Amino acid sequence: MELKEYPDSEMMMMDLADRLAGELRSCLARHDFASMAVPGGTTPGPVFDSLCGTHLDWERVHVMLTDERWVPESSERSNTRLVRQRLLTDQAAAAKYVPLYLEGDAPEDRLDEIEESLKDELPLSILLLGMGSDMHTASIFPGADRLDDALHGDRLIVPMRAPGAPEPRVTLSAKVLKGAMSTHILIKGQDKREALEKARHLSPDEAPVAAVLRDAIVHWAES
Ligand SMILES: O=C(O)[C@H](O)[C@@H](O)[C@H](O)[C@H](O)COP(=O)(O)O
Repeated sequence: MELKEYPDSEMMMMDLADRLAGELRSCLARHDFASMAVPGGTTPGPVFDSLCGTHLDWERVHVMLTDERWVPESSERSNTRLVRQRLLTDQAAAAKYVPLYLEGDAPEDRLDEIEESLKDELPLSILLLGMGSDMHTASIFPGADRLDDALHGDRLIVPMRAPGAPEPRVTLSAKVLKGAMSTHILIKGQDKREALEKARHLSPDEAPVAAVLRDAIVHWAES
């Protein structure tokens, strides 16, 4: 793991957006397309705001989420809504979006279709993850009902229900996350820094983020 500390979150967001743009460019120079998975939640918005205005061949960029809450796009809780509003806009409006949510009562109803659509996107060229102070990443939560499948199973995508998550979720599995060509984790605040230090000494079963730490660059700013 590499830890990159920034003087403030504004610099972190700009620097990370530049870095992701550089990685996308170099990937597109070598491959037909680049696949990039990004988190939802409250932290990554400013990275999206900066990245979406970057000039690159967005038509060959495939964007997906690392995890999604099982709610329609009209919900404030939808990560798709966040990505559409803040990343898939401006220059990046030309990117292809690969959804993890399809209309349906429960993730299980549409899981096979979602998994099928992911197959051609792997391995991920670029993975950007968030982390909670409970050490979850994507929607792989400690104590979740299908934690074992998500960490150790063969599926690409796993439905999740967890005490810390108000609605059912779907998450890319650890197998997919660990296969990414480049992994960045974006965290802010002292509580998450402490959670990160703790996770470094725990197993993924106790601290799911530990599953992806080895090859990751962690970007941190206190505020
Ligand atoms: O849907 C989600 O909530 C995310 O994809 C999730 O994995 C997120 O990255 C962490 O929970 C951190 O969330 P914050 O950035 O809001 O702290």
